[in-house]
Amino acid sequence: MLRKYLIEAWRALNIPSPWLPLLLLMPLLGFFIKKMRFRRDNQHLPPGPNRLPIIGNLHQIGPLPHKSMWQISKKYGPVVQLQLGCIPTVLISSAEAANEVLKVHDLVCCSRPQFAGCRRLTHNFKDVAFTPYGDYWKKTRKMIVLELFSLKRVQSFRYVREEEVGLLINSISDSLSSATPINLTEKFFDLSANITFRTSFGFNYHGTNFAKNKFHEVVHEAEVVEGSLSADEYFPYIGWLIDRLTGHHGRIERVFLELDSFFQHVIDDHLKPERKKEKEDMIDVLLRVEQEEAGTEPQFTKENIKAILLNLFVAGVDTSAVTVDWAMAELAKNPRVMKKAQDEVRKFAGNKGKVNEDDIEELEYLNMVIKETLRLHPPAPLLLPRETTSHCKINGYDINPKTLIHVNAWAIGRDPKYWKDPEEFIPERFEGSSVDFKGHNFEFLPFGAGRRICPGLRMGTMIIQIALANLLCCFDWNLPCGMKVEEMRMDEKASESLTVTRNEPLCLVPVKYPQI
Ligand code: HEM
Repeated sequence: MLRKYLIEAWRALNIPSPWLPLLLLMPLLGFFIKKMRFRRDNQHLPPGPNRLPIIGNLHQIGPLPHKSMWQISKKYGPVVQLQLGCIPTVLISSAEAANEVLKVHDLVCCSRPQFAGCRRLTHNFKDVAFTPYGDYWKKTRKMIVLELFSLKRVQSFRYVREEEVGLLINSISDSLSSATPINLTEKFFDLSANITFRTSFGFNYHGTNFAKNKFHEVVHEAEVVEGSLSADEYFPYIGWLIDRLTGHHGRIERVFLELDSFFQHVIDDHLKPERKKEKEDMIDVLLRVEQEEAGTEPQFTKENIKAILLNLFVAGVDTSAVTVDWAMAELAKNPRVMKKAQDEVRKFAGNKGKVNEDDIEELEYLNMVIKETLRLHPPAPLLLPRETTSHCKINGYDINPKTLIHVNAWAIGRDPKYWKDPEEFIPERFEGSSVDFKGHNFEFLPFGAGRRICPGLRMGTMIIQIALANLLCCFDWNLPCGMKVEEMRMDEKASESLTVTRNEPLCLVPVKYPQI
């Protein structure tokens, strides 16, 4: 009867048939929208600034997002809700709130947002760093922790680190006679890139088809693509057009093609039967995993290998280089600390004239200098973005599923609640303190914490320790002629990249330490 009535009514309305189901669904849709609004209105969401239509709070984020976010947090508190275009975003800027996100609710907060740039560069999330939480991430993360980042593997590359630091020291010694400032920023990038190249591919990057500056440029571009969102993410219906007009889409494609063809080339070389395998490098390990995993689901293929290699380069090269750069800049600005660190290192080096990895753990003051550098200048100030998989409560506020979370490690490291004179560079603050960066102290998070904590922590710190120790052991360091310590600038460079570097390259004049 009802059916007949509906058909009659339908004929009377004379509406083309495809609309019928929609019309019937309207009341249902209205009911769900009402229910969602009711839920949202009854939620205790974090406070935050007013939003503009369409762009939300995007206009309040400046060229150094961690600093803009810090200003916003100072006004609204340690848990703040923003709307970036159409993306609900929560800022975390206290150790207590970070503890809730990275420990108490780590399981809910440990996914990653699926942004277009990352999707393309990682062959549709076949990597570890940008892949959303799930079975694939769990399996691959376990594999890389056991195979690529184990203590044994990291130690097996000791000779690479020591040789490359030796080459750096020699190249600085070669330029001593001119007594002119040398660009240390460039040298630190070279060092870190060479170590990553040799551990990943078995060869140094000089002499590859990547010219020196070109490689730097491609790594930087990859970081930018992975660190910045496309307009399509902020504004889903028109964003794709903006991305094409601004060239963002083309930029992603260019970086993808350059890195992909390079990685493919190196993999092909590793597969040549005539290749002599002296020591197992990262590609050898990943190719072995590919063979062992053959026939299992999901398949581990060359695309996974390339995506993981990309992680090693994007997450590993700049982070270590930038830390050595900031450390040397802080030491040049604080001659008292420089002298104390040099005295310690030289005492240990004795007649050897250099520091090797056996000495490193004994160098207490040097390790405090590194901690203090990472407190003031965490290379990834907002860690890597996280996304919630379901609802949770942080500091009593409701956080909805699919919310982007930024943990502001930079702001937490400068919070006067945990750090006395937070803006000062005082390594002694770590003396006799158990505070470390291994993910247990939420006031100090340069490597993140929880399930997603940086797996390259050991590898990264070893590069920083051995480089810094030898730079301090072999040379005294002067500011360029005429420059006073007070004039040294420590500004950060505005960039869309995930890592924050100094605004100007670090140029210092080396003087050979006479007794060595
Ligand atoms: C000073 C050196 C380094 C710093 C400060 C650093 C910092 C970080 C941070 C903050 C994260 C995000 C953690 C989170 O979401 O909670 C991360 C993730 C990661 N890092 Fe590092 N990193 C460094 C060196 C390295 C190195 C040398 C490698 C590899 C060669 C590496 C590989 C990775 C990978 C693969 C991830 C993603 C982990 C995941 O999502 O499961 N990092 N790193």
